[in-house]
Amino acid sequence: MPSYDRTAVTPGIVHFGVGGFHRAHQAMYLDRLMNDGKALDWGIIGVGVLPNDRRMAQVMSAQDCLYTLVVKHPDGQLEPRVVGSIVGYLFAPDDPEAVLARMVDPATRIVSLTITEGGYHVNQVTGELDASDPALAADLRPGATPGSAFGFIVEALRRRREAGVPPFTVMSCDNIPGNGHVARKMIAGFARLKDPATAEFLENEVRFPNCMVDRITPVTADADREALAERFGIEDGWPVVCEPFTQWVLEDDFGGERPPYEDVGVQIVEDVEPYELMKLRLLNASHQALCYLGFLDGYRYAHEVCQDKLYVDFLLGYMDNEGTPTLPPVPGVDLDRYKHQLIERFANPEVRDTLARLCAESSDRIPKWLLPVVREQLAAGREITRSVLVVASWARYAEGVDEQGQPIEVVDRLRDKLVERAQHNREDPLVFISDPDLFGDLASDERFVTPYRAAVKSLHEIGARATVEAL
Ligand SMILES: NC(=O)c1ccc[n+]([C@@H]2O[C@H](COP(=O)([O-])OP(=O)(O)OC[C@H]3O[C@@H](n4cnc5c(N)ncnc54)[C@H](O)[C@@H]3O)[C@@H](O)[C@H]2O)c1
Ligand SMILES: O=P(O)(O)OC[C@@H](O)[C@@H](O)[C@H](O)[C@H](O)CO
Repeated sequence: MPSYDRTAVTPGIVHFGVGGFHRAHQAMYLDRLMNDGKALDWGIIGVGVLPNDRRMAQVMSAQDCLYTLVVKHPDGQLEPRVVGSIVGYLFAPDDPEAVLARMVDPATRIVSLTITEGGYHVNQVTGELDASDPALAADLRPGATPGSAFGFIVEALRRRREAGVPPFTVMSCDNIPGNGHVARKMIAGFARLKDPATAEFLENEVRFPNCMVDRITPVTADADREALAERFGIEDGWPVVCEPFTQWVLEDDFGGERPPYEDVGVQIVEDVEPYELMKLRLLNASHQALCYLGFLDGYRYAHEVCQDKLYVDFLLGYMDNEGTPTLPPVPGVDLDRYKHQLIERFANPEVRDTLARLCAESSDRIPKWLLPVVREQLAAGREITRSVLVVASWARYAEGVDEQGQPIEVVDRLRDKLVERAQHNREDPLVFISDPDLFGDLASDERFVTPYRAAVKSLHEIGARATVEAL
């Protein structure tokens, strides 16, 4: 239980996207600080803007925003801890003014985000804001009440500017290369369309630190709730489960004060980029390398794939020969140790991270984590064999039927388009990669196209396992 008096904790952070990860990571670091008697003026107010967030609002309100974080060790030991750093939760559609009032309050010095890669509305080709999303379009109408995270941020900044209140810092904690830069560019793009004076204020005054965040946090399963009740007598409507490993590398670029995160293990650095590239191109890209092939081969959990030597060798081959050559030196990190530790983390049988979670929203993940590796390898005349097979395995997975003939539920904001294209994979294997919005000009680069055709054909003819074996 929290050792601090929660009635003495005052809000300092507004967080959009209170899902599993925020509760396993940023809220946990603050809880550690609070248990040491620090940062008591940095309580978190969670905000949900999507209809699905209503359930989180109900659970949080029923349990005073307390929840259990259960660390799952590979030997089966469960380490539960009740986290108290979230002190309020607002479901924005019910009361948008309450959200704005909290964001305008000078005590709010940080607005943080885990709104998924898709939440930033980046056009993958131009790298500019894609304002066509219905939630953004609604917020752009004159006089509209905000409904999106961007809408709330820009309106709150407008009100702070008019009231002479200094702006808050916007801290993105999503898995995006240059997450601070991307948040700044996209929110500024939105502000320019909505309110140019606030856009100028934002560009001149608001800080957007970059950070690398890491802790595998699977979707909570009913079995997790039951185990918590049976083994520990804790009834929790929505506990969070995660692996023991945790890392946060944060750029020290805050407009005002910040919590003393370094006191609880956060690495505060000047340049996050090397750490972030290492994590996204080794960990997240490897998740992509294992999930589609593993699923097609009949596995359903990440640990199952990573206990199979064939796939471990494939992943290490990708990391050593394709991911790693694109990385700059990473200060203080032994990359060989990091890669083997990744395999151990993926293989933790207790975490039970589903391949379905890793296979979702591929169109927001492959272009951001894997295709930059392909492009850099091609530019340097180096190997791309395994990366090509990963893209082909996504194309095969998107056909919506597995190797046993069972339907696959493809979860992706571009689902219809992807499935429609993938269904032509046999007669026209290039159709899937001919979407320049996702793949740029790769479909016209013979160095990519030749091995890609062969990989798609092999997946159809001999299946995922034999294709990896042949490789
Ligand atoms: N789960 C992990 O292992 C992990 C680890 C590191 C980083 N992350 C980052 O955290 C993000 C969230 O992961 P999670 O496991 O908490 O997922 P989750 O599904 O548990 O929660 C996602 C939250 O984001 C909100 N959201 C989604 N789209 C949004 C949008 N367009 N606008 C506003 N809010 C939106 C949802 O409403 C929800 O509250 C990931 O996309 C990733 O960038 C996750
Ligand atoms: O959550 P996403 O969408 O960014 O990606 C899926 C996983 O690769 C990711 O959640 C990892 O588990 C996480 O990045 C580990 O820190």
